[in-house]
Amino acid sequence: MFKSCSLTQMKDGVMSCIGRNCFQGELLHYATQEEAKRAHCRDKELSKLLKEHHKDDLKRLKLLLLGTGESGKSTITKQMRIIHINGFDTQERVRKITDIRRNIKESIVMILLAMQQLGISLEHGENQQEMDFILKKAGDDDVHNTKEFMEYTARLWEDGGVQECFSRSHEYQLLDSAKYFLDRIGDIRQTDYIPTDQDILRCRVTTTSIQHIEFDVPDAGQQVKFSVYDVGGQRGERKKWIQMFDSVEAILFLADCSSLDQNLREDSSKNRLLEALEIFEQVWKNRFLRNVSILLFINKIDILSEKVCRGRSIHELVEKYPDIFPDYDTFNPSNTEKLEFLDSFLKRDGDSKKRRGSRSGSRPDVNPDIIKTAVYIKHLFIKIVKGEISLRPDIQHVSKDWHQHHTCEYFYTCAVDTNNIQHVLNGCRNLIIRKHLERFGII
Ligand SMILES: Nc1nc2c(ncn2[C@@H]2O[C@H](COP(=O)(O)OP(=O)(O)OP(=O)(O)O)[C@@H](O)[C@H]2O)c(=O)[nH]1
Ligand SMILES: [Mg+2]
Repeated sequence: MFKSCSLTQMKDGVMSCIGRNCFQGELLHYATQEEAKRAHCRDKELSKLLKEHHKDDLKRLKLLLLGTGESGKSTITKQMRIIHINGFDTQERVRKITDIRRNIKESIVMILLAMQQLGISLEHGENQQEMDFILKKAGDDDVHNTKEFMEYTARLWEDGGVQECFSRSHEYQLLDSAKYFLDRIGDIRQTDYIPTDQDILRCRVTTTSIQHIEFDVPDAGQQVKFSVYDVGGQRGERKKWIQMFDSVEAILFLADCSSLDQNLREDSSKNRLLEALEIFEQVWKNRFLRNVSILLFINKIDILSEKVCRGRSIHELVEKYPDIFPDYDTFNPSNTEKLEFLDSFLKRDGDSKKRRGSRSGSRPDVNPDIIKTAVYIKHLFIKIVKGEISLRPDIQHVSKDWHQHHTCEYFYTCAVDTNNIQHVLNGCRNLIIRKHLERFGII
């Protein structure tokens, strides 16, 4: 167990006695200077001892991943395994094949069902037989391992009607990795297929139990041990979150910013982005987490970018909820905000010229609407942090002082991009350690 409580008590009870002010105060009670000096030396030793304890504590930093369903929590855990542990061995990769093929089955079945609901026809009538086969066999447990299933799916995925239905996927529930896996079906159907890291990162399995990983990171000459807990984010899973709040050092809150035009799987009347904002507010104002800092990952920037390029936008939400989004039309990100966004995704290949070249804040290859949308979504979360908006009037109002012992830092992320996550996690690690040291009075 992480000993924050005992250390805090030690700090309150002992540190206060060895602090300089206290020492000066106590001087008054010592008979001689000599006696006071001896007491001072004893205190210094005690202080050293406490620092050793702090170092011990540093070796066990508990991080908790929170966020709504499909926001990317488990994907971040997988990245931590790739970056800080030895990734996935061949046996684990082979075990993932079934999940990946299941993802393919779920994707094609959902698209074909949606075609029926949305009244979209196949481009090539001769593909009807394949479509009927897949819909008929959708309930079979093992169909995704059969040759026919893979062959028919590959053929259907080429069909213009299927593609048209895919482009309207915000109107129904579809896995984020549908296109990725359907595009790769040629490799995945091979008998000697072994999933790559990217395949594993893209594979979707809903989390229904608390997952835990541990890893060490060298920092300033010592090994810092992180314990990371990944929980399920769908509504039914969130009641388990509270069990994990004890002794948490920091929360990594995942917000899927691309979900602006999607509704929840578990409640088709609720917009996913609004749900994420509400859950974030609950976490930020949770009395058990009052001293716990939040690292906010504004995630799935790559999917947001694709969506904006396909003409999707936050407008529907803005029009539907003018109280929450009153200023979107007139909103303009500052140059600093634009650069901050662009810097998150620059290639980290040491090309400093490229970095300097991007300082104009207007790289031609990034659609300004992408930046505007991402920065605006960031603003919404930060407004919650600052108490400027509240989406949960049922949560008791708290004053700004209430939050003085924790902070919220944000990052733009793409959880399937190992370079981006490695960079973000480095930043997080430094922040977490710094906050930990501050909390225990070491810096
Ligand atoms: N393209 C892309 N896909 C992402 C990103 N983050 C997560 N995904 C995909 O989104 C899907 C859901 O991610 P998970 O990590 O399983 O989400 P989760 O938050 O753990 O979901 P629950 O377990 O239900 O709480 C997976 O298929 C991921 O590969 C991202 O930044 N970009
Ligand atoms: Mg998960």
